[in-house]
Order: sequence, then structure tokens, then C-alpha cells
Amino acid sequence: MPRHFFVTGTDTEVGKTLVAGALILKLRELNLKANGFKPVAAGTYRNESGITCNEDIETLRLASHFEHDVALLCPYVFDQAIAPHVAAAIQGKPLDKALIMKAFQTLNTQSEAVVVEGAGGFLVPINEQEDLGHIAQMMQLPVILVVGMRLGCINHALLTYEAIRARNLPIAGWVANTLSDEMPYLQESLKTIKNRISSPFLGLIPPLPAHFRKLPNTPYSLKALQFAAQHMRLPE
Ligand SMILES: Nc1ncnc2c1ncn2[C@@H]1O[C@H](COP(=O)(O)OP(=O)(O)OP(=O)(O)O)[C@@H](O)[C@H]1O
Ligand SMILES: C[C@H](N)[C@H](N)CCCCCC(=O)O
Ligand SMILES: [Mg+2]
Repeated sequence: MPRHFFVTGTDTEVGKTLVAGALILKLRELNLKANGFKPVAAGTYRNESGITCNEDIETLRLASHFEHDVALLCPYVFDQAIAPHVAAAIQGKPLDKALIMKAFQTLNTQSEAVVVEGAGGFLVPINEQEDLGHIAQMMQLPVILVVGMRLGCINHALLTYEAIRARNLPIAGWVANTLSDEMPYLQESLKTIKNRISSPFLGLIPPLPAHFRKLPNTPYSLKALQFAAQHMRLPE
């Protein structure tokens, strides 16, 4: 069974962090030292202690085996919640693929399993030449595709699937994440995607119950991650 994964999605805000956190919990259930990694995070807030945080990193940290230093989980954190290469240009700190790889390898030496969460969709740029897909290729990780179940997701899922295959990466599976209670004809969309994507279907996450929903500028709760984990399986 693979223990390292690259989680991508059909778009930004489709539930990659929810699925990445749930995957980490599932790997930890197998008694593995599982940790999350984020190559680049964009968007910060101040927590109640006045510390600058990023929601995704805090969620991955919460799910992970041990409390990491933020720098170990994510080498680049930018303040504005915008495209990473734009944030990098604004802050005068261009993204370096080699530095991301070094950070990933450092975390790897302290982990038995690592779940990497991309930023936005698969082809989101990191600089003028490269994108998150190149990061996945550099890490040589099996990809897990999160499909945010909303109108338009069939096309987005199939486009992303083709893009991952074009980069010659193995696809460990895909997860359907129901973003809202009001997705019309959810089962029909699910069936359509299943018929066209031959990689394993790992589960359908229902809408999070109201009391588990994430508030802005806070990480997911452990309960929310556990709820998601109950509705999906690890790839074989
Ligand atoms: N199953 C679900 N039910 C209800 N709301 C959800 C569900 N999954 C995700 N959401 C909501 O959608 C938003 C985006 O989720 P999330 O942050 O996990 O997306 P992402 O793909 O990781 O985004 P990014 O590209 O910023 O990393 C969050 O506010 C979250 O609460
Ligand atoms: C800030 C946001 N939450 C994501 N981390 C980054 C999304 C970048 C999207 C870029 C794009 O495809 O236009
Ligand atoms: Mg995220």
C-alpha cells in the first residue's frame, strides 16, 4: 500500500484540506507516523494568541503525528489568499522547486507516511515556468484527486484527470466531496464521473454536519476530519 500521496483537486475550495487531513488520520490509524505537507500556502490570519497562521497548515498540523514547526510542514507561507506565484511576486520571494523538495525530504526523514496537499487546482503556477503538477512529478507521488461536487464538476474532474495522466503520474484514486446540501442530481454526476475515470473511487464525503463546518480563519476540527475519514478509504 502506498503511504505517500499528493492531493490535488478540481479547483480551489473543493475540500483538498479536508481529504488530506482525513487521509493523515487514516494512515495514523495504521500506527504510521503520518504527516501533512503543503508546498506553498497563501492566506494568513492572526490566531487568538496573535500568531500568524494559515488554515491549511493548522489543519494538517492538527491531523499529523506530532506537533511540527510550521516551517517543516510548509516552506512558503504568503499573507494574501491569492494565486501563489502572484503572492510570491508581491512579497519578493520567488518559489524555488528545489527548496520545496528539500523541505519535503526533511519532513520525509521524520515520517513513515506523508500527505502533500497542493494549492488550488493541478496546474496552478508556482512561477513563470512551473506549476503544482511539476511539484507532484518531482516528488513522484501517486495522486489523489478531490472532486468538489457542484455543477461543472464533471468537466473539471475529467480535465484534471487528463492533466495528471499527461504528466505520467499514477492516480491512486479519487474522492467525491459534497460541498453543499443542495447539489441537484448528485448521484447522476457521480455515476458519470465513475464511468469515465478508471482510477479507484475512494468514497463520497457527505456535506459536513452544521456543527462540524469550518469557520473562516480557523482550521478544520478533528471531528470534521474524522467525519470525512469515515466516508472514504485509503488506496490499496
Ligand atoms: N463536505 C463538506 N461539507 C460542507 N462544507 C465543506 C465540505 N468540504 C469542504 N467544505 C467547505 O469548503 C471550503 C473549502 O474547503 P477546503 O479548505 O478543504 O478546500 P481546499 O480545496 O483545500 O482549498 P485550497 O485550494 O484553498 O487549499 C471550506 O470552507 C469548507 O468548510
Ligand atoms: C488562496 C487559495 N485558497 C489557494 N490556496 C490558491 C488558489 C489559487 C488559484 C489560482 C487560479 O487557478 O486562478
Ligand atoms: Mg486547502
